[in-house]
Amino acid sequence: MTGPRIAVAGAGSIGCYVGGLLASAGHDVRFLARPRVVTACAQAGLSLTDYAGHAEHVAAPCMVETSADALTGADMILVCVKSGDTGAMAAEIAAHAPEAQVISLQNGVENAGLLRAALPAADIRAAMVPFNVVAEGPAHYHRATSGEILVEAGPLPDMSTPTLTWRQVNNIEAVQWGKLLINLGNAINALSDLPLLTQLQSRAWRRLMADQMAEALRILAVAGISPAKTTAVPPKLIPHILRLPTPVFRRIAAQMLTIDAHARSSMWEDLKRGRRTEIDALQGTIIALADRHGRQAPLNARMRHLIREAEVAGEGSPGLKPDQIRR
Ligand SMILES: NC(=O)C1=CN([C@@H]2O[C@H](COP(=O)(O)OP(=O)(O)OC[C@H]3O[C@@H](n4cnc5c(N)ncnc54)[C@H](OP(=O)(O)O)[C@@H]3O)[C@@H](O)[C@H]2O)C=CC1
Ligand SMILES: CC(C)(CO)C(=O)C(=O)O
Repeated sequence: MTGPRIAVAGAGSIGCYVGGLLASAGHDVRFLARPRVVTACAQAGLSLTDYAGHAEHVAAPCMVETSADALTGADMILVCVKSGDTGAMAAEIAAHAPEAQVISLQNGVENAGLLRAALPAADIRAAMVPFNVVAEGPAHYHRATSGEILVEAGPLPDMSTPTLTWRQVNNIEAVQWGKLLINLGNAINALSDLPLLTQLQSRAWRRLMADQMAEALRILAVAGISPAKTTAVPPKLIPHILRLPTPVFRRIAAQMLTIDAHARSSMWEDLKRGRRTEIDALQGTIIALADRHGRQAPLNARMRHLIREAEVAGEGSPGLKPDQIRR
């Protein structure tokens, strides 16, 4: 074992994948997970695959547990719960490892602030995970897109592994806003019931993504927020690229991202499993910002409405078409 003792707080898709790669690279990692994940790992270990054909197997089921004792004694905690569970997880960290370094691998722009408020003695860092991880089976996590983890700069051990790079940045808040713009597409993917790759091949879907992102970009501009690049192109160009004819879009997209046929947004997975989604941390943030500045964000509001309806119905993705969403 090398380096700090690491605990994954909320081992689902991101926690099992990122923590599993760290364990596989020789780090001392414990996972705090739900019983279904503990049972699956106890039976088969963790299986990790990616879009480039890499495969790893972590045969250490005893590191995965349901008790928050998994956090005790950790030097570093990777917070990997959905945004709605950050407050509860912060309380567990405060009770078990209040001085550990804490890295939030979550989407949204508010989680690091919530953790800071609950853990005043801790070194809290926001990080941005650009890639998609889907649960392919009970203990099988598949990374379906490319990208490296960006983490707020400061003293940090080397966390990079052969297939996953961690890079420190000085502008993490701007990066998180840039990622939030991309994550607005999570709802569209969740409502469509389509693999992301299939959806990106359709100009009608891309136009919807573009219109929603352009609406959010206008609100951010009014609020004086400059989102940073999280892909090869600046955020303000992305709507234009999305609106291009499909053959042109395909050529440009191939230089921005590698994506395989398994990719689906984490929000799609939430609907499928009947869980609460992160809609309030994503579209909700844009709508609240619009409100504060006396503006409207109707397409983001429509998306939030439809996702909330799907949450209440509890039947997974409603499988809507672009014109049904726009209506
Ligand atoms: N999946 C992806 O591709 C990406 C996700 N992200 C972000 O990463 C974060 C995590 O997402 P993801 O990994 O997909 O989410 P998951 O829902 O797959 O994983 C979170 C896990 O934490 C569990 N959990 C919550 N509270 C506790 C607790 N107190 N004790 C033990 N386990 C707990 C959840 O269980 P339960 O569901 O039963 O509550 C769930 O299994 C989110 O903010 C997401 O937006 C960022 C980039 C990509
Ligand atoms: C798919 C991806 C990488 C971007 O929307 C994501 O962040 C998610 O699924 O939550």
